Amino acid sequence: MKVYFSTDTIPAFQKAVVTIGTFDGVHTGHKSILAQLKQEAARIGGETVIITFHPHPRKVIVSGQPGIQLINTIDEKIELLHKNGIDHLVVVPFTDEFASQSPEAYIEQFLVEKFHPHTVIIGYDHRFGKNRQGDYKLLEDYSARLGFNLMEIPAHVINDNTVSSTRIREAVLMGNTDAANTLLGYDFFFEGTVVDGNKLGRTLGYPTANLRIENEEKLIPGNGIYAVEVEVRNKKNEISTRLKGMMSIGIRPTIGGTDRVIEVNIFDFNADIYGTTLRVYVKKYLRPEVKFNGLEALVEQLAKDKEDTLKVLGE
Ligand SMILES: Cc1cc2nc3c(=O)[nH]c(=O)nc-3n(C[C@H](O)[C@H](O)[C@H](O)COP(=O)(O)O)c2cc1C
Ligand SMILES: Nc1ncnc2c1ncn2[C@@H]1O[C@H](COP(=O)(O)OP(=O)(O)O)[C@@H](O)[C@H]1O
Repeated sequence: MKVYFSTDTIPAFQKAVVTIGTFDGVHTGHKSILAQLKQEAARIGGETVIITFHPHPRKVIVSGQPGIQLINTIDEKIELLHKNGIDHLVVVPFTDEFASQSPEAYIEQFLVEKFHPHTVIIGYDHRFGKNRQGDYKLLEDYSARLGFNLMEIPAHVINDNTVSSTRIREAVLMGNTDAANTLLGYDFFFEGTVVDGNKLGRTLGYPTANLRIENEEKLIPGNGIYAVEVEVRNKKNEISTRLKGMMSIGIRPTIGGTDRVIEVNIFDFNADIYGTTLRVYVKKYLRPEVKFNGLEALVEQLAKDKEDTLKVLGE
């Protein structure tokens, strides 16, 4: 899959079969859109093209939700779409200027002039142009006039996808990992940089890599204790195999903490990994965070969490 970050750098596509969307999560529901795209491209001997926007349109449009958390960062989305066998991904910078063009300019100067689509595959609810005034009907009028095919994504697919994205976000936040991972079709993951903590973990026998999340838009699971798998990504961008571990997200009431921290104890592992990036695959929610009566009780529980994690992940 070739990725372009500007419409200025895209080549002349051969019979482009284009879809437009945010694809947050690249979840199982999105796959049916991608299947439709690939099927149509194969039928006419064309290339598959996805147009997506970054930052997320809801971040840019003032009346939107500036605090919205996304299932995927743009890099993750690229990685996931890559695995789905798409030919071209165009990440269009979603600026105020882009958002304020008229629906007619969007079709003529953006969609048609830049992409020369053979076919556009879109949902009935797709909106575009200033104040989201452009709709399917307008695209239909233009398609006849400007000579591209328009295909509708079945309404039930569009509706199911909206429901899925919302349910995935809720499930991740509620610690409902089974539901989230089933809807996603892969294990929910996030990345963080290993930073200094209180240096208490090692004295308890459970050193924990404390994670700082660099992307503030990224959705992070709700507080609780989880079975996880992690990849250590060093500064040379070498990636370890998936290691087993257990994660705590919370304020650590036992030691009188107040700030929310994300920390991972990796099993059968002993290395200084400060400054590296960990990718954490969230496998299973184990229990809520508890205020223990002292460190001894906490350590006892940590031993039990480790047992439970190994049961979940398979020893
Ligand atoms: C798997 C796991 C479960 C934990 N559960 C709790 C908990 O229920 N309550 C709590 O107060 N702290 C909990 N902690 C956090 C510990 O208090 C923390 O690891 C310890 O304070 C070490 O912190 P440090 O890495 O900053 O040195 C847990 C940590 C891990 C790794
Ligand atoms: N098995 C392990 N799991 C997690 N971190 C480990 C492990 N072994 C060594 N480390 C290192 O030790 C650090 C965690 O030790 P800890 O005493 O909890 O310190 P801190 O409070 O700074 O996190 C990690 O950041 C990592 O560099």
